[in-house]
Amino acid sequence: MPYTMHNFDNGADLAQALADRVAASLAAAVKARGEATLAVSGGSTPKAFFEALSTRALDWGKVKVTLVDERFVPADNARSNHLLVKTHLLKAEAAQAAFAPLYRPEKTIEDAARAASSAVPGMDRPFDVAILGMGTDGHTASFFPGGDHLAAALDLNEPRRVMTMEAPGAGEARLTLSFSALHDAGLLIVHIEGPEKKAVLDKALAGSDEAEMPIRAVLERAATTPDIYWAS
Ligand SMILES: O=C1O[C@H](COP(=O)(O)O)[C@@H](O)[C@H](O)[C@H]1O
Repeated sequence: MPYTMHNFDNGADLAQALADRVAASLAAAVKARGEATLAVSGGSTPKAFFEALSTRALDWGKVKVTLVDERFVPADNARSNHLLVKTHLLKAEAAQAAFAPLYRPEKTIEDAARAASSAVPGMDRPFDVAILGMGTDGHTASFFPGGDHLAAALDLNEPRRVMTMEAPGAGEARLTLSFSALHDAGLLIVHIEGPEKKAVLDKALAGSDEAEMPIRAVLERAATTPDIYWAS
């Protein structure tokens, strides 16, 4: 199970180090290809990291940002990951970045997933940077235990890049990038904080049942070796 662990004493130090690392990867992509793509997670963990990244000087006008996953709610909903990114990342230096939401105001969530698939940048090639979180149930992105489309979402042969997911622990119906869209990112980060998440990570590393803990797909099968950033 190959991975690289980065441990920090606190979330503030982690946020600065991760912002430096991500900014360097984005800058390298802009230099090499003239543009860079970044897929970020939502939830409560990434706020300080988003704040730090938003201050990093780089050619943000050439950076395209999207979400790893989203609830099927509009951007003014307090639980929207779009709102989180807008509030904490797309400002300061990063205000110039282009943002492509996963949520689309379509009649059905399946229509929204199709619309997002064709509108989200970087879908035809690996993301330069993808940052995953992890829930205490072992979910990552919206790959939830018991999810109705979990097996397909974790299948590396799955052609859809954006999928729908409903699961008992997910609350709202979700839109999620598929594992096939995420696993080969140039830089693949798993960002977790606190002792509870560390215990969940240790449990995930000790087993192999992906249906029980979908994060195991990332830890075991991603083409890119994940870098795990953890603050105690
Ligand atoms: O539902 C979600 O949860 C995970 C973890 O969130 P956190 O609040 O425990 O940090 C997150 O990675 C994912 O993007 C989000 O939709």
